[in-house]
Amino acid sequence: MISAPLFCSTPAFSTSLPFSLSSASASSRTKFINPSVTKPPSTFCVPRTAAFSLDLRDDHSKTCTAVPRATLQEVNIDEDVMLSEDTAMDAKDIQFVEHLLKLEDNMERYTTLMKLLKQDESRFFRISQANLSTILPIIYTPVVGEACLKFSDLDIPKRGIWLNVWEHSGNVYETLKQLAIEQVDVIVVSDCERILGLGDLGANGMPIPVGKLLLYSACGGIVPKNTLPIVLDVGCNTDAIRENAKYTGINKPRVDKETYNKFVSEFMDAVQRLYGKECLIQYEDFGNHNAARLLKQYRDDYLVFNDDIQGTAAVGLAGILAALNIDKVNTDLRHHKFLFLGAGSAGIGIADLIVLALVQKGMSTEEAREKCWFMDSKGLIYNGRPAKLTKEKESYAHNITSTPNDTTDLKSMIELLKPTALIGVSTIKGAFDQSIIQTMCSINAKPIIFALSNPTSKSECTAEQAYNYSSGNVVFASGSPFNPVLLNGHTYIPGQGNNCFIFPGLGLGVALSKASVVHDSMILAAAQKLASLVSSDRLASGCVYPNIDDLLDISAHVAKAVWSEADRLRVAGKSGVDVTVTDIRSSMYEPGRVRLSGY
Ligand SMILES: O=C([O-])CC(=O)C(=O)O
Ligand SMILES: [Mg+2]
Repeated sequence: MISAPLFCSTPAFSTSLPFSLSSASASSRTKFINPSVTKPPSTFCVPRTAAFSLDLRDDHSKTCTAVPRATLQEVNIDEDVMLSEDTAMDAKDIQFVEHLLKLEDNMERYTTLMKLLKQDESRFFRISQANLSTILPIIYTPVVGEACLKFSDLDIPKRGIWLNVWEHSGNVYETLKQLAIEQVDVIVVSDCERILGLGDLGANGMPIPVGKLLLYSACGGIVPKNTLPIVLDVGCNTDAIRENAKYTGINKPRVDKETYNKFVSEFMDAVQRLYGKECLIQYEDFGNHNAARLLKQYRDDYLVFNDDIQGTAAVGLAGILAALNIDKVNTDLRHHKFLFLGAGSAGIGIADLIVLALVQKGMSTEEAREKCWFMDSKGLIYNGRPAKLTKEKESYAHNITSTPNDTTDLKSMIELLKPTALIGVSTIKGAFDQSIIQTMCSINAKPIIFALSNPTSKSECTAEQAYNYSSGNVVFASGSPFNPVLLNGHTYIPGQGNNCFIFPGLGLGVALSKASVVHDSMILAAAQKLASLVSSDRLASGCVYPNIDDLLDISAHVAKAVWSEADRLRVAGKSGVDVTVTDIRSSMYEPGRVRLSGY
């Protein structure tokens, strides 16, 4: 069956009102949930909140009720309105969080939060902003992955726009225009071919654009009603998803490349025509074969960036730069060698940004690239490898003196190359086992080991394994959250190298500066700023990222760095503006007291 676009309760339906000049920071407000540390035996994970225990084996299928088609309401925004409503949590909010944590599983928590969002948007954002480290793992990675897998059977208010190629091709502009959305600052769009590390989930991937945009508002200051989650339904090649009788999308396999390209191109033109050149378009979870290609095609003429390439790159590099400040790690980026397990767009994106950072330090591009090595499913990527290489991979194919027998064996490749850092972007659960971690430790005083694959079920190793196998002698970070680990009386805090440290602030910086393009050096500036925000206390606990609860402040810093770089590059529509981080912070959306950005 082919259905019209589902357009349900999008952010544009918001009734939240803007604004005040208050600059109360997230960190200065009530933090409802704190990690509780209990008595240590030898090694154990310190429990934080129940939200961290994702179990993808659960199957709590529910019957899906019919989804009512929402109508749009225009909301008049008075820029000068001051609201007396307090941004602090009230008793009802506290009760809500208590209730949330008592729920049985993560899908119930996700459902409960999505219902709250629909019923009372202000309360949703107030609670989210006051409890970021508790709420983010539910509305975003990792629980959002489970929500996508089970989306057909979830009883949640549907949110976002599905544009399908069969019905909307040729009239994307008219279809969107009918919705009469006045202002869109940020679109997150996905074709859902590679949802996190979970593969092709077709139209069920909507929780990803929805979740990313909730973070744009909860942590990046963008007014919710000015955000638009979109799924391009171009088919789905995962039969089990598509053949569910309650599948939201069209039960067809993915269309051919030509049809796909035409549809994406029509979409890009339609949103630029409707919402203007200043509307930021974030690509999310496109398949590897399309992600880099589309970014390259559109990035000069549209305000677009790919979070899985550029956001992941920035957050990965930020973690690496912060790691250089940890005891026993060589402080000079130029003396490091990186081995990536996985050569998809995320890994190549991180390497490209490392190269840019090294070039900024005076290295040639060639020299800098030689610091980065890759392994893909066919083994080590090197010059002369028989298996064909894409252009992106070719840049990282270096000479080796002798060809090892088995280049797919990670341990022997570590022994051969002697990397100082091992970066997991493979979605292979458990790929960094005891022998891998110990081999890294045997050749480094303190190796950097990042298991960046998402969600938790795809992580190359857990924090507990990393610290345990290395006796705590590792700088570890992961894409999905892990609890702190207590080992021999020392608490190690694993950094969550998650894109949420970058994209909300990057988007805010782009929006405020009215940048015309997202240049790689703006991404580099964001990464460098993020690295500089990690406190010495956190570094002493081995953590290379700041506290997620401080995300609003972090985003303000990142936005400022992005704006300054856009200005330097002369791509900022608003240039030479003397704006402080505090100004930016006070302009950010908070329910009850939001001021439209007026720089
Ligand atoms: O959502 C996240 O945490 C990171 C991300 O974009 C992905 O893995 O695709
Ligand atoms: Mg993604």
